[in-house]
Amino acid sequence: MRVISPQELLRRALADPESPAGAMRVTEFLTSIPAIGEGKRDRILNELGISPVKKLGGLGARQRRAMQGFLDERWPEPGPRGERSRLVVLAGPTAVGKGTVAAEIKAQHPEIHLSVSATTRPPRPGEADGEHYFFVDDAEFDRLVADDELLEHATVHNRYRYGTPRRPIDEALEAGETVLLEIDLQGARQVRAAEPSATLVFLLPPSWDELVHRLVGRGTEGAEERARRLRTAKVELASQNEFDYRVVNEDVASAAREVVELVKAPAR
Ligand SMILES: Nc1ncnc2c1ncn2[C@@H]1O[C@H](COP(=O)(O)OP(=O)(O)OP(=O)(O)O)[C@@H](O)[C@H]1O
Ligand SMILES: Nc1nc2c(ncn2[C@@H]2O[C@H](COP(=O)(O)O)[C@@H](O)[C@H]2O)c(=O)[nH]1
Repeated sequence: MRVISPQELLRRALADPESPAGAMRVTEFLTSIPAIGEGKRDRILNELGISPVKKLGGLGARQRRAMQGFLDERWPEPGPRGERSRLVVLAGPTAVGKGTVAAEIKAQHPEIHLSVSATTRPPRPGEADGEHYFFVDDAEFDRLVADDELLEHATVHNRYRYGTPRRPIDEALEAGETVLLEIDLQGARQVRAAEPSATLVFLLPPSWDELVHRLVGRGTEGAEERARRLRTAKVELASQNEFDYRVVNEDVASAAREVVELVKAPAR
């Protein structure tokens, strides 16, 4: 007999609320999962904000997302080639080294799909369109938003707009690939809301002074922009507890290895 995964049962329930899966109470559904007893079941329903009298086929949109996210996080399904699919967000304050660590991950692990964002920021010397960013004007960014082509988007440092093109992410996840997004705090929060199963990693500097040193040393921003970015950095650092994991970027190769280990680790 083929054992049906919890995700498959949920899919069947949502596809046909009149089916036996759809008519199942959420309580019955959760206790049908071997690791879940009655005490744990009630805690989970409470955390997910789902009433115990709900039927699986009668979950509202928010409840579906919450249940799906919960299942994906604890029992990730293998992709078509047997791999685990993961959406990973790498965030952290300006100049902590997110871009540098992401580039190292890409170099060492070409199997990890690194998202290329769209931005209204002008390119820095050496940045290539389509490689570092898709550099677009305000009108094109408006269009991307209006056409729902972005998974998340935000105005970062109160200045330029940045967003994650949705389609390449969906395609990579469907192919069973791990996808890495290097984005800001606002974007990380949006991804968490849209995809509760995403893994959120916060990159920390060894110290505040080192962060300032890296920002100045990069030499890509003038004094006013640096001050603006450091103001955001304080807000971002204060949010670090919202993230699933924190990694200190003392050394690029070690930080990249640590992030990859988290990504490849079995889901919590
Ligand atoms: N572990 C490290 N040790 C020393 N320097 C580092 C380290 N990681 C990154 N750097 C340097 O710090 C500077 C900032 O790095 P990077 O541009 O990757 O930061 P970022 O977090 O992507 O910044 P932003 O959010 O502003 O785009 C760069 O000059 C980079 O070479
Ligand atoms: N919310 C998003 N933030 C993004 C995205 N791509 C990059 N970023 C973040 O913007 C700042 C500034 O980047 P910079 O290249 O101008 O230094 C940095 O924190 C990036 O992580 C995105 O698609 N969405």
